Amino acid sequence: MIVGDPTPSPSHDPAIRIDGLRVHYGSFAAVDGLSLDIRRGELFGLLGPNGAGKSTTIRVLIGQRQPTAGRVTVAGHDVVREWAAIKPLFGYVPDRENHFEEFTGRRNLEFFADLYAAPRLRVRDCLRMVELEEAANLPVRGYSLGMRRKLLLARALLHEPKILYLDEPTANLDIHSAEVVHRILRERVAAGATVVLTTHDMDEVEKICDRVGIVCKGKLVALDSPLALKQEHTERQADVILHSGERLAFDMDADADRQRLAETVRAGHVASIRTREFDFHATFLKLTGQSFE
Ligand SMILES: Nc1ncnc2c1ncn2[C@@H]1O[C@H](COP(=O)(O)OP(=O)(O)OP(=O)(O)O)[C@@H](O)[C@H]1O
Repeated sequence: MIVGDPTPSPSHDPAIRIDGLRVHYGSFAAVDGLSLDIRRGELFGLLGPNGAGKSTTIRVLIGQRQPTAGRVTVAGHDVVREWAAIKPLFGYVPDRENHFEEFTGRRNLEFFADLYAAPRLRVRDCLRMVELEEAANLPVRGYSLGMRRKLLLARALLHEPKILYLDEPTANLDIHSAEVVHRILRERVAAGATVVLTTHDMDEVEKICDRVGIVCKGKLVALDSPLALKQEHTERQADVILHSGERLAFDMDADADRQRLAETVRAGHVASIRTREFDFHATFLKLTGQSFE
């Protein structure tokens, strides 16, 4: 079942349109009929458990993998037939870093600035943006994990791409570094860019994403704003223990259950009541078929 509204609206002009995407590794379908539109100027989160197909979807968007079936367009261009038109439009932050270890941070960026034909001035701007100015002249081999990931982001921003893809950009980052990344992503979106990130972090999604697509086993299971998903799926439950020792659970969003609970209380059978709220974390686990308690 797909929750939310996955149907592309004909009236808007999406940055990215994924239509019936399948990607097979041998006979295994890592992405299994994924359809969704990502709007221009939104910060979109692809959320899902390990092996859901998030990175494989990104690989199609960055031209590393061809669709087995289905169609993907970026800014109206087909990723298979019109790749040359798409390539200059995006920046990509991989989940694994690949810096030149013996080069300084600055030299790493200069190398890529030349490759992208970006002005050298952008190197200084991007180093400043990710707060690496002070470490700019040190070799990357001495950088912390957070510094390395911020350098990856700086690299992806050099040519001021209209679209930014990030594969788990804040994995293993401390709070400050994660906040620097979040701030930069929101700034890019405010400047009109479209940002797509994959993550396992539901707090991150709630904090910065405009919309989220939850994927599981290569399929889309929900698509909406984090707030709408939360409101739609948050469950309130009352766990009741009767004097007899019997345990009952009442769904506090259902009229019939609330009435039954009131009657049980009035009849004097209730020894204790505990209320619980299943939040976005629980929603995610429920939608992806994982148990929660
Ligand atoms: N090169 C490959 N060859 C074979 N199977 C692969 C390959 N890459 C990925 N897979 C499989 O495809 C499925 C989806 O992988 P993918 O990396 O897209 O998931 P993911 O949602 O990004 O997971 P994670 O959160 O763990 O990074 C997994 O079952 C994975 O084992």
